[in-house]
Amino acid sequence: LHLGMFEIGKPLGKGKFGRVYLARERDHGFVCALKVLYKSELQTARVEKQVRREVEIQSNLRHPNILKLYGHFHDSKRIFLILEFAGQGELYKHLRKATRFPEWKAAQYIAQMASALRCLHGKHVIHRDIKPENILVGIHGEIKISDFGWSVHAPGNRRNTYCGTLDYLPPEMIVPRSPGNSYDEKVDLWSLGVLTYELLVGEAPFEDTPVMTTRRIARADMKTPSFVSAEATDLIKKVQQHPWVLKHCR
Ligand SMILES: CC(C)CCNC(=O)Cn1cc(-c2ccc3c(-c4nc5ccccc5[nH]4)n[nH]c3c2)cn1
Repeated sequence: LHLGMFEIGKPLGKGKFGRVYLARERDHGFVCALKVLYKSELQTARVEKQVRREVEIQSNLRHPNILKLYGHFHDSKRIFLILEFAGQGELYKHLRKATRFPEWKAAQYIAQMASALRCLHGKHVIHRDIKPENILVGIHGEIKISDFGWSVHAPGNRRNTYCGTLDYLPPEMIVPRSPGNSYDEKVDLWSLGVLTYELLVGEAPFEDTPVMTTRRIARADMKTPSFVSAEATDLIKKVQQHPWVLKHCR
C-alpha cells in the first residue's frame, strides 16, 4: 500500500487530526476516504498510542453500521488511513437541514445504532463519543458510526480527559462517584438516548450553558416536546430511568 496507488479527489472534511479526501485506487477504481495524519501533529498532541489503538480497534470491526477501516500505511511524515467512503456524508448536516427527522427515520437510525453498539460492546469496546457529528450516512441511507477517537476497551476509567460537547456525557462521567470511577458500555446507551432525543427534536435534551447542562444531566432533568410520540418519549425516559443509570446518578 502506498500513496501512488491512489488518485486524490475533493476534501471530504477535517477531523481533529488531519484531513480526509475522496480517493480512488488506480488499478481497480475502488473509491474510499483517505485520511492523512501528520506524525509530528500526533507526537505534539501525544496521541500516537491512541491512534494506534483506534486503528487496531476499527480494523477488527466488521458491521454494516460501523465505518470500515480497510487498511493503513505511512511515509516519513504522514500516516494514511484507508476508510470506507460514506456516500451521503455527515448525519448532522442532514439533521440540521431537516431540523428534525420523522419518527420512522429516527427509529431506523436508532435501530442501526443499537445493532452497531451490540457489536462494539460484544468486543468490549466502548465508543464514548456517540453524537451526530460522529455518524456518517452510506449510499443506501444506512448510518455508519465513525471516529473511535475516544473508544477504550471496557472497563474504562474517568482519568482519560474528555474534550468536546458535554451534551452527550452520561451522569457518571460528570458526577463524582464512589472510588474506582470505572464505568462500562452503558455510557454508550445513555448517549443513544440523547441521540434519539436529538434526532426527534433537533436539539440535545440538556442543551444549555455548560454549568446548567452539567446540572441537568446529573438530575436527568429534561422535557420532551408534545410532538414526540408517547412510544419515543417512553424509550428515551426508559434509558433515563433505567435502574443502572439511576443507581449511578445518586
Ligand atoms: C486513527 C484515527 C485517528 C482515525 C480513524 N477514525 C477516523 O478517521 C474517523 N474519521 C472518519 C472520517 C470521515 C469523514 C468523512 C467521510 C466520508 C464522506 N462522504 C461524504 C459524502 C458527501 C459529503 C461529505 C462526505 N464525507 N466518507 N467517509 C468519511 C470518513 C473522518 N475521520
